[in-house]
Amino acid sequence: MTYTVAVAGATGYAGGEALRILAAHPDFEITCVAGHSTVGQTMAQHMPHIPQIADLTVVEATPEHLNGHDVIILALPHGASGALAAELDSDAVVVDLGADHRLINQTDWDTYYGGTYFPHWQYGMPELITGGKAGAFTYQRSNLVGAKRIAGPGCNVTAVTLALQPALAYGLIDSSAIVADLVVGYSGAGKALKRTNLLAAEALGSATAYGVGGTHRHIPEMVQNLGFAASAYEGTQSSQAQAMRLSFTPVLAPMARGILATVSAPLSKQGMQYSQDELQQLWAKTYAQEHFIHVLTPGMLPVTGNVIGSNAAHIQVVKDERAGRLIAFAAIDNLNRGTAGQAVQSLNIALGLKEETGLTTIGVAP
Ligand SMILES: NC(=O)C1=CN([C@@H]2O[C@H](COP(=O)(O)OP(=O)(O)OC[C@H]3O[C@@H](n4cnc5c(N)ncnc54)[C@H](OP(=O)(O)O)[C@@H]3O)[C@@H](O)[C@H]2O)C=CC1
Ligand SMILES: CC(=O)N[C@@H](CCC(=O)OP(=O)(O)O)C(=O)O
Repeated sequence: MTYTVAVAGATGYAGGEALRILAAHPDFEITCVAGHSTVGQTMAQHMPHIPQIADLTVVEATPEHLNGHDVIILALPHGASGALAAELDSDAVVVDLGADHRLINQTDWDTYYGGTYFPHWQYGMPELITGGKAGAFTYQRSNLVGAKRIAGPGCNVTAVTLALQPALAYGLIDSSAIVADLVVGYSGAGKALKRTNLLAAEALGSATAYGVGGTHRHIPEMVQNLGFAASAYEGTQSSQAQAMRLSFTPVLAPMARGILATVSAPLSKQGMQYSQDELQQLWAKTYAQEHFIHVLTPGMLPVTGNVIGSNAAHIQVVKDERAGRLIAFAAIDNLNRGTAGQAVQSLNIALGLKEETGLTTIGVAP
């Protein structure tokens, strides 16, 4: 069976990457592209790198246009998809790439986003550790089977979660002092110049931090995810989850795509007993069955260039013996693994397709 797909936000970066993946996917046919300011224009004008959809015309992102398709992908600014989603066919599989349905706790939404709170959907990160115990973790994957409503994770959140969650699941760190420093590419900000306010001449060859001082909207989502992993170690009343404090600083770097996450925390008493090799083996064991997650061989460090264009996450863990800290690294492509790739991975699971269909682990390097 071929599933018809409507993409709202088709002229944006996240929607564009979804279209690029879907155009090459054997089980999907792109039947509707929707936007806002570009209504009436053709995709040839917006996505010339996807000739398969050149003749499709952009329609307004309304329920009338989006309903009637088997799958609907919403790649709209946060706040724009919540109300729209409520009017979509209940039997369609809907994936929201924005933030409107990610947070379980309304107080977090009110604090970091504001505006109407919409109930959370199944979280679209199949490899998220949701509980269980060492050797028998449960993963979000099983909750996605048959799901009709899926919330795509934030891209920075994806990198931090995949890098660090084994540390929480095995009780190796002090969760009250996590520091996440991310180097991120410009496409994460979307196509609107006003989001970064920098002209190419100013951005090229220059790096700058943003969203500093505990203000970034991705913090509660990171804490939410890592709290689940902590419950695999201590149960749902996990003291690690309750004590969790995470300081996140993203740094914009002159690259189109890519995120390099460096996440560190003090080692717990238990964590200190692990050697570098043992830590490395633990991460490798945790992700051994995961097609898209590659714990690199000892001595190798993740490089964003190696994952661009792929749904892969490259991970490494390092013990800093002298400082008593664990440092976990992840490199992902923010648009692919961080957004559209894992959305298609989640869709594959929801529809009962092979999880890897239409996705690649092969990056573009150099
Ligand atoms: N970029 C990234 O790396 C990531 C993005 N996301 C999320 O994906 C979503 C889209 O982001 P991104 O692609 O970067 O953003 P862009 O600014 O690149 O694209 C926004 C898209 O939404 C459409 N749009 C804007 N306003 C409205 C509206 N009021 N009604 C209908 N359509 C509208 C635009 O249409 P038009 O051009 O016709 O005006 C355009 O297609 C956001 O929620 C973002 O947070 C999530 C993870 C990573
Ligand atoms: C460079 C840049 O601005 N990146 C964005 C990532 C956006 C993202 O992941 O999207 P959501 O808004 O859907 O969470 C940021 O840090 O906010």
